[in-house]
Amino acid sequence: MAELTLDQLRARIDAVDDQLKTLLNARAQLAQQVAEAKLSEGGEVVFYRPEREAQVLRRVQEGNPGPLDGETLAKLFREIMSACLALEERLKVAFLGPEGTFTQQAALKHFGHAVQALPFGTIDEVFREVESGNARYGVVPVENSTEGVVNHTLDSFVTSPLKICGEVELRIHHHLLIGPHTQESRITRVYSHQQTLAQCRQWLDAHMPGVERVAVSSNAKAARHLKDEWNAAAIAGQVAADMYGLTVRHANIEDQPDNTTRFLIIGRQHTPASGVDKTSLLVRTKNLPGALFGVLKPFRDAGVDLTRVESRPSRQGTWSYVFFMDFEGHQDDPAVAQVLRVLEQEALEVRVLGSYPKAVI
Ligand SMILES: O=C(O)C(=O)C[C@]1(C(=O)O)C=C[C@@H](O)C=C1
Repeated sequence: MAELTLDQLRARIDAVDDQLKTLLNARAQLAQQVAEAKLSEGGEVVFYRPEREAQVLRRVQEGNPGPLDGETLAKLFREIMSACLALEERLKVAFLGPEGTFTQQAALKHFGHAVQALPFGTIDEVFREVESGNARYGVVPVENSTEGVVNHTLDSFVTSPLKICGEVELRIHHHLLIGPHTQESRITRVYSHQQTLAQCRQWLDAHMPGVERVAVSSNAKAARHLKDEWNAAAIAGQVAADMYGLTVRHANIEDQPDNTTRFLIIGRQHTPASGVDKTSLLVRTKNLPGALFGVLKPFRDAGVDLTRVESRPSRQGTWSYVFFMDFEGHQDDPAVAQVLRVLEQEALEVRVLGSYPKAVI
């Protein structure tokens, strides 16, 4: 067959785009009908269904003939579903701000761009917004592969009734940013969040030994500082650089190349099983020797895969502890239900913080 000319190829692309347009609108109409079906069920209507979204994203990646790779397809479908969900309800999602933080990036990665993402200054405020119903969901960081857990997030679950309904993972790249009037040789201070400064410690020791490191409450705030200071630099991500019109002087300066942060989606709903799920648990133990062994053993006995255990002071009497445990499986799985039954006899308190789909993209 003779090769097609550029014009002929473009005419074919136009024809495919017309089909895509028809199909996307057909999908959107079905989502509108889904919304009506949910409304007719009565009760408190929940439009956002994390388990279904995870299934859709996994399904588009299965048996994908290419040439687009599975992750690229999933990201496109992420946005299509986000737009369809916005026809059902435009979600308000609170995130740990200000604008330009990695948490904002995580929120958009998880929900797509059709939600209304609202920045809040502290993790407490994000929890409060969701608890009060002002926002439907919240996004908060929970652990970093270099720096460990975000204690504040874990501690918030001790008193909050909120549930975890999802997780997002983000590869974190840090850049040294400067403003338009700054000469690198004149820099006397570098601003960033304390965790970011820690994640770039070796690079800073090697490349900016005499420069003062100033910890501020977020990387985005650090970037904002450069508006008024010419002898300063900030360490933050690309989103903050774009947002504040800064130049990336040195890219990817994080000490660990696979630096990843995990974020949690918090809400008020129970999430049914998606097929590939995780569960987070809070366990308060009696202050007795062997208490930790007692809460770990049921997992081994039932063959349930623990992925993380953190201990925190319980804030209820000295030397009593709460354990935060993550494991594979959903609370409705028989093996997990068995573990929970045993733990309830063993511990003072056992609370499922949520069963939720494992991050897909
Ligand atoms: O299946 C549903 O419950 C829908 O509302 C449809 C849909 C989608 O676009 O596929 C949209 C939003 C939900 O979070 C999950 C899926």
